[in-house]
Amino acid sequence: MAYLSIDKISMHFGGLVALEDVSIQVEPGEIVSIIGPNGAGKTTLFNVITGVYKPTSGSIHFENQPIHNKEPQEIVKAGIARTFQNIRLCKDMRVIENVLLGMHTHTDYHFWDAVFRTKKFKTIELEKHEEALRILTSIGLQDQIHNYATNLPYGAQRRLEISRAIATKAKIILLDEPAAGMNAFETDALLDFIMELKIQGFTIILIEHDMRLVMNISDRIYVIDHGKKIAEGLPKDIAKNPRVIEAYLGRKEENA
Ligand SMILES: Nc1ncnc2c1ncn2[C@@H]1O[C@H](COP(=O)(O)OP(=O)(O)OP(=O)(O)O)[C@@H](O)[C@H]1O
Repeated sequence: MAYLSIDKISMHFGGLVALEDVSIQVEPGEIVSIIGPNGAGKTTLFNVITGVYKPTSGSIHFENQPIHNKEPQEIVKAGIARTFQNIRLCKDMRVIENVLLGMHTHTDYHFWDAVFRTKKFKTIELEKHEEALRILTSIGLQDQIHNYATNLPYGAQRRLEISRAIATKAKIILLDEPAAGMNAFETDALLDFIMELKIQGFTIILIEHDMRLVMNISDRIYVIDHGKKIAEGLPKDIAKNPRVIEAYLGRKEENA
């Protein structure tokens, strides 16, 4: 079984079929992109993987364990974290505090340790700060730790959101349209940054509309249209797949 194995997932909202029998396999260290026209079902798939929605049918296994029946917090603990289409940071909190929030799921002291500020509490808090600093340094935000998240430029806010995902001890990071709202320069920096995450050993699943980014960065691509998987393969093959081209062009005409 694959590292992350998504098997015949369907997701129905009443009569609306958002996903139908979608199967996706991801291996450790891969960058796998999920593309498709607006409303294809991509974000719904992320919501199913992360436990926000329970699938109508199908199964998801991560490291051979079923996760489709687990709560979002349990899935984060298992090692899958995500970012959102619209950046979700605590903007009035400092950069380092946002990263510390991500560590919450793994905090190992009890309520009374915190109340009495026991030695255990102080040791763990110190370790958390050191780890947050290490993550922020690896992500190039070490000079911003005391700045408020809201003051960071857009690209840096995206990186901070990813830092928070890393802080959960994630092994797989799901990125939902990270290049949205970025100019070409910022998108290039993002591409380098995602490649760096891969080198550090993270597995990445990417939803993205920026085809230049997708084609340059992906090991493999899955294409979803109207809730169904219509293609999968290497970027060079996806780029010339007639079904994929039709799905995009057809939708463009619908929107015109
Ligand atoms: N909670 C929900 N209740 C009802 N319908 C939903 C819900 N979430 C998603 N949908 C519907 O499921 C379909 C797929 O939506 P989804 O957001 O997954 O598409 P997408 O591929 O991520 O689109 P985009 O690229 O525009 O973000 C849409 O028709 C959407 O309206």
